[in-house]
Amino acid sequence: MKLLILDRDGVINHDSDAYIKTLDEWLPIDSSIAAIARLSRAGWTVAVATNQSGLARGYYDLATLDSMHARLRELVAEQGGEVGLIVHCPHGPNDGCDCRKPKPGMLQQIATHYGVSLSGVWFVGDSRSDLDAALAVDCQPVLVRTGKGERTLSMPLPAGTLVFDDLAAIAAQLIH
Ligand SMILES: O=P(O)(O)OC[C@@H](O)[C@H]1O[C@@H](OP(=O)(O)O)[C@@H](O)[C@@H](O)[C@@H]1O
Ligand SMILES: [Mg+2]
Ligand SMILES: [Zn+2]
Repeated sequence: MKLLILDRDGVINHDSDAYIKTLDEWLPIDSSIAAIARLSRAGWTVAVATNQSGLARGYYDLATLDSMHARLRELVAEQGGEVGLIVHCPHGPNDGCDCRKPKPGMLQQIATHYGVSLSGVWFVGDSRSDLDAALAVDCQPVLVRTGKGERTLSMPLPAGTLVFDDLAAIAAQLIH
């Protein structure tokens, strides 16, 4: 199974240090939408693992989060693709959950859903916590320069991390 797992904010849509609190604030990275559709059409299953501490912080509710993900699905479907399982961590940094990245709980949930091993599966993120979550379960850590990627790049990366400009470059690499 060709499985690719993506972080959301900063990879699929533009991120904000003020959180993405409304559907109107959820602005897709256009080339990322096209990349997801291209990967899907090429037989890849594209899943999403996203920290959403804004829920625990009371910045937005689950209905708002779901509306963002419905919009994502619509945009990809308009280009003939589909988005797979989207898993989010609703907890805050001090809640001690098992799903908030850098913990790998969401990645493990995705692997269980699809009945596959995570070993070598590419997990694409813009933050160090994404890379560390990948390493915790033997995924291939992949950093994009979009979102917080340049900030993440300003510090040493885990050995073996792959770096791409954006998700479109990753799709070009995987589909050849
Ligand atoms: O990149 P993903 O995992 O899809 O989502 C990140 C968001 O949940 C938010 O995560 C927050 O981190 P804290 O949760 O406050 O540490 C901040 O980095 C926000 O800027 C960001 O929008
Ligand atoms: Mg992110
Ligand atoms: Zn959690």
